[in-house]
Amino acid sequence: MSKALTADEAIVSCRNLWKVYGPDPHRYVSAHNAGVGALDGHTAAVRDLTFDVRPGEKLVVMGLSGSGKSTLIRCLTRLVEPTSGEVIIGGRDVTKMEPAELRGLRRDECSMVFQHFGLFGHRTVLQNAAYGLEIKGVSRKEREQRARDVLDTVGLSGWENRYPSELSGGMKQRVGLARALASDPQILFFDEPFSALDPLIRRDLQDELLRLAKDIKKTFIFITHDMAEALKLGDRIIIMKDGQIVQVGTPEEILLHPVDDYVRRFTADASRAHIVRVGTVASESKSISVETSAFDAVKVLDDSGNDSAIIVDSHGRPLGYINRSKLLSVGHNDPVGSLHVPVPIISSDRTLHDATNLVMDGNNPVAVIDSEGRLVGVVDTRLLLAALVDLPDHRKEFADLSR
Ligand SMILES: Nc1ncnc2c1ncn2[C@@H]1O[C@H](COP(=O)(O)OP(=O)(O)OP(=O)(O)O)[C@@H](O)[C@H]1O
Repeated sequence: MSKALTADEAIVSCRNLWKVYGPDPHRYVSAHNAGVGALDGHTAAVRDLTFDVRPGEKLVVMGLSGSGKSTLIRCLTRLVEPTSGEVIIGGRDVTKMEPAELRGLRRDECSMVFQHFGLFGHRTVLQNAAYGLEIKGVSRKEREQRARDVLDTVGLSGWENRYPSELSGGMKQRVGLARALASDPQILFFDEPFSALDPLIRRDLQDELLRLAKDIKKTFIFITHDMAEALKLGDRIIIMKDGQIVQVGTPEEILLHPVDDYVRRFTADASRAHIVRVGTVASESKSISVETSAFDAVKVLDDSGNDSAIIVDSHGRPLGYINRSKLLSVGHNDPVGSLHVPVPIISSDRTLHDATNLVMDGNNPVAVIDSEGRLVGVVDTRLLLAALVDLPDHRKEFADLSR
């Protein structure tokens, strides 16, 4: 599970955030805190939410209609006034900001991209993209140059002088994105920006967003009710139900360890092959240094209860694979370095899909390495298949099978 961040590590922190609609929202929260039950006639759209967002993170908030996503994202910049709790952005409590400071926050640090584009029909694409800068008082020349740059970034060069009515839905959303990017905010909020678009356009824009996110290193807080979109875009996903957080986790954590049936139902159709990383499912492997003699290597296998091991160099980088029968067929003093067979290697951050050919092609395990090239484990056909189908704890399952 994702651990809580300190105030310094988070760019956005929500603490015990509530938004209650009804005649006496504060009394509703007090009643809840005092444990005296819920007051009638109220809707708690956001219920006591606490979470952090890391700088540069793509955080997706996902849930069914009515689960409180829009209310939550609007509470973060007080487009909707929270009932209680704290929202810390860049070290300052947004809930305590005076109107001028709040306007500054919205203008300079946070931008929002909406589902229904929110473009001005009487302004050109260029003027729409430059709108945020105009409000900031940036000179016409400078803002138009910047707007041209961001329009180019989102693939709209050549469309600067058109009007929104001349654009397709996907293009309108690109203008919305350009407008949000133009003022160079630290945080971008997306409220279901692609849900009104056709599936193909939607996929293009998701890919575009991922490409952008790599280049521009902004923090993204993205709302969707589409799990496939959440899994594709999110570094982490918050799953909401009835105003509460049901689960927070990386796409892999959510896919492999859904906390309940509500989450499991969302993930039932997701492609594990394209989301789960090899490093997550790799099992630990015995490693033996290349200098070790065959005799000592057998002792290592005996002690560890394994029948095979990966041979590694002095830096822990995998060189090959060796098994007990091979070790027993040679002289005691032969170094294992002369005996091993080459082992296929895959990086731990590749997906199961990437690993499939390597794993299926040979009889031996595939060595999984970290970014330094060191062995972190092995993956083989059984592990791969166990991870691809819905075994609750595939590593344990593998350990049991291999006994
Ligand atoms: N202004 C309001 N007055 C009363 N209740 C509201 C108001 N706005 C939202 N709600 C209620 O708060 C709950 C959460 O709504 P919200 O729009 O945040 O959910 P959502 O997950 O964003 O849904 P959707 O995907 O349909 O936009 C719902 O029960 C909704 O009816």
